[in-house]
Amino acid sequence: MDSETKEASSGIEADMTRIVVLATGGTISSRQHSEGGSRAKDNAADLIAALDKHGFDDFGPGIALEPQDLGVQNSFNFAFADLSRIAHAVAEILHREDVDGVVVTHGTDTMEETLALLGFTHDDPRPVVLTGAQRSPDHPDSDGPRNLRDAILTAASPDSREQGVLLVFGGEIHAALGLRKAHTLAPQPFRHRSAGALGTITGLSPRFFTRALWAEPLPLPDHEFERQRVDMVLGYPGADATLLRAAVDAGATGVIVLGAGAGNPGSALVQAIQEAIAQGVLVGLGTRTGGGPVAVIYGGGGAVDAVAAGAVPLGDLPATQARILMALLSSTHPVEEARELLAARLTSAG
Ligand SMILES: NC(=O)C[C@H](N)C(=O)O
Repeated sequence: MDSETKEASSGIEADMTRIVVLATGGTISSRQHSEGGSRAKDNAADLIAALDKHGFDDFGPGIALEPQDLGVQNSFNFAFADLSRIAHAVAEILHREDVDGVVVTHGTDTMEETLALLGFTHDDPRPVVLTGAQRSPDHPDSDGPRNLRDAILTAASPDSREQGVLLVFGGEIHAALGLRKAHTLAPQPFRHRSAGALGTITGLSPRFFTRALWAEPLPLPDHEFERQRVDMVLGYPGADATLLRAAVDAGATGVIVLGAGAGNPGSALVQAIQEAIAQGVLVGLGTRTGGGPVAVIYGGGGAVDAVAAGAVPLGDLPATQARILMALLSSTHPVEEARELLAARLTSAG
């Protein structure tokens, strides 16, 4: 958008960078509640005002912030409909040419799922940056204001363009896809299974030491996505077919089996995988370990037999994020095509 048009349309100085801050809740917005426990309360304007109070409004005069709110909830209550609402709200904001970037504040408990939905469907060179907090605003050492300041700096930086969806947390910049919350309380709780951060926030500017791989975007979720049921079944000594069969009986269109080690379900679960696939269910093969890729090494009830039965190994993608991809693909394709597209996308992700 040329500068005159931008100034006319948004009333801000032509050369200013406009960042929309979309608040959805989470610890960054939470306060102690009279009925017990910490609950999401603060809206986007409150979060922006707190920057000033904590001395984190030091991102310079050239950035104009626009607060928006999308309900204010703790993210452990989210369902597919909530994730879809966030994705559509971000897309709506990016329909505006006067916006240079979007920051979404979000609970960390299920942030990886929202990162996945936004990451798989983002179709714009402008940055979308998610952030949150591990300590609430009424904690003496809340990390929310610094994380929000860092996320705004990253969203406003030209270096963040064409890097898809990013997470900024604890001074680190991460690609959205491949992330999971790996620690309950750590100041930077997010980890990749095999990769590391894209960059850091040094002083007042993001410093990228590598670039995110940008996957071909999928269509935004529709109501069919919200109707998908994709369950997850853990492998463990003595695990049998009961829970996987129950998921299929409950109408699951997809199931992820989290095998032991590099993705070894055990013979009983391999049998259940065969049954589920015969019933038209898309099966992903993950691992219950905390790091490293799924590796198809062992027979006799291991990953080799699960893949031979038709399960798709999930590589480095965490099961919580693969679940979103499976629901997206199943909502727009018959199961055979969805399986091929899932395998192709996981292979291309390396
Ligand atoms: N740190 C957090 O944001 C956790 C919070 N329970 C949430 O809404 O996800």
